[in-house]
Amino acid sequence: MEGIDHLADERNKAEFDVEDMKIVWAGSRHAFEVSDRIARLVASDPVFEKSNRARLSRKELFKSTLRKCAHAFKRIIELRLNEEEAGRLRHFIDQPAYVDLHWGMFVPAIKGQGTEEQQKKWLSLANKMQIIGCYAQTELGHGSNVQGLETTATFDPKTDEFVIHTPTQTASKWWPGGLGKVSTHAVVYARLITNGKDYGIHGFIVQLRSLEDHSPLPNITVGDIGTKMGNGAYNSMDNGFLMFDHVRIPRDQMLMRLSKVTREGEYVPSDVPKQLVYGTMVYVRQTIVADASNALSRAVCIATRYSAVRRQFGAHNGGIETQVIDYKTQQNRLFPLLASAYAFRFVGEWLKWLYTDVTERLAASDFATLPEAHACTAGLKSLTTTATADGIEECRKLCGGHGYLWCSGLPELFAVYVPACTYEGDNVVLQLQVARFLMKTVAQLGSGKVPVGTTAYMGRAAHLLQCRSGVQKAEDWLNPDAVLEAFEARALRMAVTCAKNLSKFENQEQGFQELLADLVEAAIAHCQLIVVSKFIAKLEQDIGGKGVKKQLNNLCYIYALYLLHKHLGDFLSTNCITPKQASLANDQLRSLYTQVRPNAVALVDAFNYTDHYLNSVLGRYDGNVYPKLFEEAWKDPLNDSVVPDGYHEYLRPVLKQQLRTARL
Ligand SMILES: CC/C=C\C/C=C\C/C=C\C/C=C\C=C\C(=O)SCCNC(=O)CCNC(=O)[C@H](O)C(C)(C)COP(=O)(O)OP(=O)(O)OC[C@H]1O[C@@H](n2cnc3c(N)ncnc32)[C@H](O)[C@@H]1OP(=O)(O)O
Ligand SMILES: Cc1cc2nc3c(=O)[nH]c(=O)nc-3n(C[C@H](O)[C@H](O)[C@H](O)COP(=O)(O)OP(=O)(O)OC[C@H]3O[C@@H](n4cnc5c(N)ncnc54)[C@H](O)[C@@H]3O)c2cc1C
Repeated sequence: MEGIDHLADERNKAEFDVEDMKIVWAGSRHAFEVSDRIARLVASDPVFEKSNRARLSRKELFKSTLRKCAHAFKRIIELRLNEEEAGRLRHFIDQPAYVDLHWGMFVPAIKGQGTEEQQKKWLSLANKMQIIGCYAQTELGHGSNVQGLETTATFDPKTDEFVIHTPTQTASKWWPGGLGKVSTHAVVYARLITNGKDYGIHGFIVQLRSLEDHSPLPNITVGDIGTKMGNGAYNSMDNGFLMFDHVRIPRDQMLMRLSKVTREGEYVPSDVPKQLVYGTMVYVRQTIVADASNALSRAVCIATRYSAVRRQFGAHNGGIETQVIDYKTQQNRLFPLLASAYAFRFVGEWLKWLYTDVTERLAASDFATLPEAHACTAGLKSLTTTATADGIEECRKLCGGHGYLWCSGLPELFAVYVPACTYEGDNVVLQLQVARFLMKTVAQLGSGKVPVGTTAYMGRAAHLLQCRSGVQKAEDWLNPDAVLEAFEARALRMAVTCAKNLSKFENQEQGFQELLADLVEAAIAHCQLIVVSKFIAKLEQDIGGKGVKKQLNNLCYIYALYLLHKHLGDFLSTNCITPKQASLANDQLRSLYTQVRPNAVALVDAFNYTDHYLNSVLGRYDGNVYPKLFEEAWKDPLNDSVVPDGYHEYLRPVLKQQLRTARL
């Protein structure tokens, strides 16, 4: 059966040009060509083989990760890959590693918070990987509460140095990726103390290990925090702990682009918002949103192909059974996830634009859009990672029993992905940041300050607080204005209700704490509106290719109407729609599922994933699932011998009742 495309019939049904959709998914023809070339390069290189990593011990896995990283670096140099190509190479190698933190956080922290001089010195070393860095912020006792970090950096004017110290056990750095066994340096976040005064959290570059023999420098205790969830999975990463015992660093290793300490020990505050010290987190949250569509689309690709291969029930007179993808229940679970993958792709593109825009404004000392950028990156990071983690797990269930096998690719994908709901900010804590932003915006309504950007809809409060949806028939739910109005009215009404309830409290902070759960729901409603509106905006762009726009249109309204159905309580209780309109939305949703069905396999083909990247027997391009499941089973170490190890010691005595005889 090798060489046969078991999904050929599915592919022949497609009503659009997959090659054109590949370009839309990638973002541009150039991006597609780079991704395609690099994905094939990785897939064809035996060093990047990953099919056996669940069977490796932690030490073997870690060593093989070091090998892959070193080989990748060698290939980047040999092939003279540029930054974009090198990034794609790391992406397709698909193994969490210290390099993610080096390139993803250490380098951006220095770029964002270092002076020009500091950038020149440290980036030239980091870019050549002559030093390897990590981002050491979280402590054993404090993660979400950054202001509560305990590590101190006390200026000593006698020697012109900072003394970095871990005063308590809870002050130990705990979690930074790459710290445990690899990093030679770290950007350490600590409380800056000078002239006896605490000036809060600042970043410092600290060398941790010798560049000669890799041993920890004096007065530094460092190690790995231990095995994490799942076989293989995130265990290729050396998340670490770190303690300092009065470690001295030169004054110029404080990242001083924002605020400074002079030779005399005077603290010179920043003339820009102090929150810019959190800038690296804003940057990374934006990249995490872009990455959500990768992880979700991967799971959806596996579940969609397998749902087309898998057949259950429905056979008459010995005929073939029904493909499980034809069951409406399967479609109702799968197609919204397919639509979400596309939705997150486009909101990720938009967020990248927003981030670039705010960065340019900050460079020109325009800080006006910083709060919105913070709210959008925090809220969308939270929304997309929660939906993606849940979506991967749903895809596992969509694949029935075989989804639970490691070789389906889904258990490992879930275990690698699910911490995204926690790192770079716990998802609830982040939505509360959005809620604070919304409460401020609502409070300013009527003050003459016109809300802009993603809160512009709040400026139409007079209409949105009293409007009723005009939907009269199912097709009306394909009208972008009808959909947007319903989502805007729901988001605004939920925010305004929270604000009204808050105003009943004398102490606003106490009220905020009391209403936390409602505030999170209001924030989620606002973020869902952003995703829906950016998908609709994408449809307004000039999108070419046979049938492509039609498919995107279907997916956009599946995304929106599925959310409407899922959060029906919100829409009904805020009187944005009637039960009859909700029912019409469901009718429309079912009709959209029918339209997507013949295109489903082609829509996941458009992700252009290689079998190497998917690493899934169920998601194979050719759909040749069953023989490959057997092949994988035979490879399992338990099948190395017919009679298992331990038979003579522990099985035979039971079977022969020798244990019972001995006791009697
Ligand atoms: C291979 C994978 C591919 C792609 C992904 C790439 C990389 C990721 C890969 C792997 C992940 C590995 C690494 C993970 C790393 C980490 O986890 S690093 C640690 C991250 N830690 C956090 O995120 C901590 C979360 N906590 C916070 O961010 C803050 O403490 C807070 C919750 C926001 C609260 O801040 P604070 O205590 O200061 O309190 P407030 O009083 O609420 O805020 C004060 C004002 O500041 C504004 N604010 C807060 N944060 C920001 C910000 N980031 N930017 C701008 N402004 C900010 C806030 O709105 C308040 O404003 P005000 O109301 O006007 O006063
Ligand atoms: C795989 C992984 C990699 C990581 N990599 C790094 C790294 O490279 N560098 C680094 O510095 N850190 C890293 N971290 C740490 C990560 O950033 C923190 O774990 C994260 O910020 C959450 O903080 P926490 O662990 O303190 O959670 P906690 O804040 O203790 O959360 C526990 C619970 O309390 C709730 N909660 C907390 N505060 C509030 C509140 N104000 N209101 C309501 N509920 C609240 C949360 O919702 C959650 O349910 C990593 C973590 C993981 C899991």
